[in-house]
Amino acid sequence: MKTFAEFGLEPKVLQAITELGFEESTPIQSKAIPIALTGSDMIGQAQTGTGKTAAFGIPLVNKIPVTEDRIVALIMTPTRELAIQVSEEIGKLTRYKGLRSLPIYGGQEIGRQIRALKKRPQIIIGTPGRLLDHINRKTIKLDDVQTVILDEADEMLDMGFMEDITSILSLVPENRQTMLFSATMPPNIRKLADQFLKNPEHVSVIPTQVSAPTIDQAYIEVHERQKFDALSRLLDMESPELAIIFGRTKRRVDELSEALQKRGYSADGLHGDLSQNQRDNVMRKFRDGSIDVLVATDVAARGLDVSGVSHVINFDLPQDPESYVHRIGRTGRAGKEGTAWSFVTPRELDHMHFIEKVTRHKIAKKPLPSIAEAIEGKQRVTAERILDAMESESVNEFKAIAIQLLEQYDSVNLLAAAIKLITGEKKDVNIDLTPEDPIRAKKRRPDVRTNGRRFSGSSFGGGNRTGSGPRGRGEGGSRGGYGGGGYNRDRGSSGSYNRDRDRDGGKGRGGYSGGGEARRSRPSTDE
Ligand SMILES: Nc1ncnc2c1ncn2[C@@H]1O[C@H](COP(=O)(O)OP(=O)(O)OP(=O)(O)O)[C@@H](O)[C@H]1O
Ligand SMILES: [Mg+2]
Repeated sequence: MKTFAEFGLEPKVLQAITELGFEESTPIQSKAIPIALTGSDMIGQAQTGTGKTAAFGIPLVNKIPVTEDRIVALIMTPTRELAIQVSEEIGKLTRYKGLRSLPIYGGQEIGRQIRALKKRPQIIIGTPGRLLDHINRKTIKLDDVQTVILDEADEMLDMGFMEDITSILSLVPENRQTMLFSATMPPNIRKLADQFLKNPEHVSVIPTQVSAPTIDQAYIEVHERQKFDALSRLLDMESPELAIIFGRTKRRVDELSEALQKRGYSADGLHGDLSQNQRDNVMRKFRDGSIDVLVATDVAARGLDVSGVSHVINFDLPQDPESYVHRIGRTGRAGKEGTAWSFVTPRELDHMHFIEKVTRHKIAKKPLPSIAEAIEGKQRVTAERILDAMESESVNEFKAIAIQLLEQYDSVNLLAAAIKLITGEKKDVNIDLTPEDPIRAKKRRPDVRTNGRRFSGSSFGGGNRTGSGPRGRGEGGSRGGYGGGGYNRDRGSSGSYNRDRDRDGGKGRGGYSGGGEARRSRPSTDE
């Protein structure tokens, strides 16, 4: 891989990269940075956790003159948390250069954003709805924007942001540079690319396997009613450093996080019905480790980068294979190891196999952890804590009593009693979760709009690594054997899905909430 010095970046940008601890570029960075530096439009695709943010962030901060005092760059993200995170990463990259970047997202007091805009940031990172709000108020002007980046572009489309993105981009000068990035590129992204990008370079680093290879994936077959016990045994057995548990609906997330708290786990929930303050608090606690289990809807599936996430657990299977890839991609990032477990009810087995096929990865079936394994796991953690304390903390002041006890009692009995006390008993509270319906892989008719290729597998790169020109990749991709069987991601139909967009503009979008059961939640994202 290339070192960052080889890209001919400004010394101040290089210095910031060094400070971030990046020694060499990741594959997507070494391909994308030189192209982005030429000013060309780009579609960038690479696995989760492989540094796409810096792949667009580095060339962006390199190109903006520090004397600039207008908004010259716009980054759009599907969720508020992601806007904040990307803004922070851009902030780090521009630490020495001193550019100003500002996140703009729904749920935060608009007056505060207006005051921050007066400081003349050059880079705005925002969610589409709130951006439009500012544009309409004329507190954000896009006349001078030269670079636009759509992070997780496919998700923004999927959430129904096409119209908003179109309105926003119509206000940006034509001679701009536009770049799209995501780990997945469903066929319909081409429509967006054709409309908004000019002769884009396709930069794609997708090996045969879609999900990051550093993630150990497994599933457990459980009945809906067994899920909570399975979860607590799994948490006890594995003792994750940090875990994200995905639930299908907001109600599920609320019930599950409360149940985990009652059982004595340090958990909290994240979904789109919480106030922005609550959302910020939960994310802060998770990032600083004051909670170690985050229970979330798909609002947390995309882009979030929290170091130390060792486990992702799909308490409920996601509706589509892309969501599976993004969810499990919250672990195993930047080359680290991670573990992803999924609970699958008997009626969802077909759906699990569908996910395996589309993601081209065999997922191992594992047995439900036994009570004995759970207990053993907890005891192991206690033993590790004791050994850690012995090595890293001063225990001198406890030695006198230890010697005294050892003179009087059997050492094994003593230590066993201490381990028992430290391990603690699981609080025996009754947990009753409202059952969720199983997800089923529906039979569907070929989709007219996409020639029946909605899940052709090209969403994940189709095995083609690099292409050039707008049609260089995945064209005419085979359906990979998913024929007519399969899958319906169409939320408007069949009442199965309410994307639960938490738009504070209050503008309902036809087809996104219609017919859905109110409790079915989707990304619950932004705006
Ligand atoms: N060259 C590098 N060397 C080491 N670490 C890096 C490098 N580039 C990025 N990282 C780190 O890797 C992690 C993942 O990066 P990032 O969030 O950009 O991934 P991503 O490809 O956007 O993933 P996702 O598809 O989930 O959004 C971050 O913590 C980032 O700081
Ligand atoms: Mg990302």
